[in-house]
Amino acid sequence: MTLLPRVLGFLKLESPSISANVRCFAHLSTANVLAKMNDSTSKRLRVLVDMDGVLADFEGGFLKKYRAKYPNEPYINLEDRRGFWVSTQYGQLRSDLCAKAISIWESKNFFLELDPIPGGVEAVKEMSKMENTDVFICTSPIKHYSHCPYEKYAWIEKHFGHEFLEQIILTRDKTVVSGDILIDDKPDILGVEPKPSWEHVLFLACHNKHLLPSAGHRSLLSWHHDWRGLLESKRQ
Ligand SMILES: Cc1cn([C@H]2C[C@H](OP(=O)(O)O)[C@@H](CO)O2)c(=O)[nH]c1=O
Ligand SMILES: [Mg+2]
Repeated sequence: MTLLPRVLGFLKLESPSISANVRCFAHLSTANVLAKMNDSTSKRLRVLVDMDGVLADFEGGFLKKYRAKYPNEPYINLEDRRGFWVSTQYGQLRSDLCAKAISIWESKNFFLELDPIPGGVEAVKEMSKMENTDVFICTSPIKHYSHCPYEKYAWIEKHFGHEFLEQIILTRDKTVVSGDILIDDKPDILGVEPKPSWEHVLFLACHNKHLLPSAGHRSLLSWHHDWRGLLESKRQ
């Protein structure tokens, strides 16, 4: 460990309290010293925030565009939505409506033109400025990739600014992403990792509100509820 004397010397010069810390860790390797000192001064929280249904109003945007494109077809009011997949419920209403529903989110500008969910952009901006907090937007693109991945980036840039593009995680499998908390409206988040590192907090949406008492998750009812308390609970 040729680096250790240099690190210790530097720390001793820099601060008496740091050099006291260093004495406690004198038996450890350089890497361990630095890791421990980091632990003793800060516990960073990594927050993963889902996009559709949490920051961007997928359900509202879908219904508006579906009704405009198919004005004579039956539709499902948001109060009557059940189940995560819109196309499944439309398919149950009438089998050909499944493909009609899919045609809406596969269209150009669908993802780009989604309205923000009230309070979401402000909350994420605020949490990204909090001390010891890293925020990522963790979102799954649809497999029809002509528009969706580009439009998700463009939506983030439009609502959060260019710098926030650094915070995007685009993945079809959120279980392989590490974090302390994942705020997401999908009730079952499954993938190859059976024990994801994050706690899934279910964000209330029209399709999941009837599940809340039995879902076995903590939940966040809206961005006007206590998301700050939720984050604090994960720091302890
Ligand atoms: C097809 C479909 C997709 N989506 C969203 C979820 C994913 O985004 P997100 O991971 O940001 O919630 C994305 C791809 O499935 O579209 C719905 O919310 N409901 C649907 O019925
Ligand atoms: Mg979602």
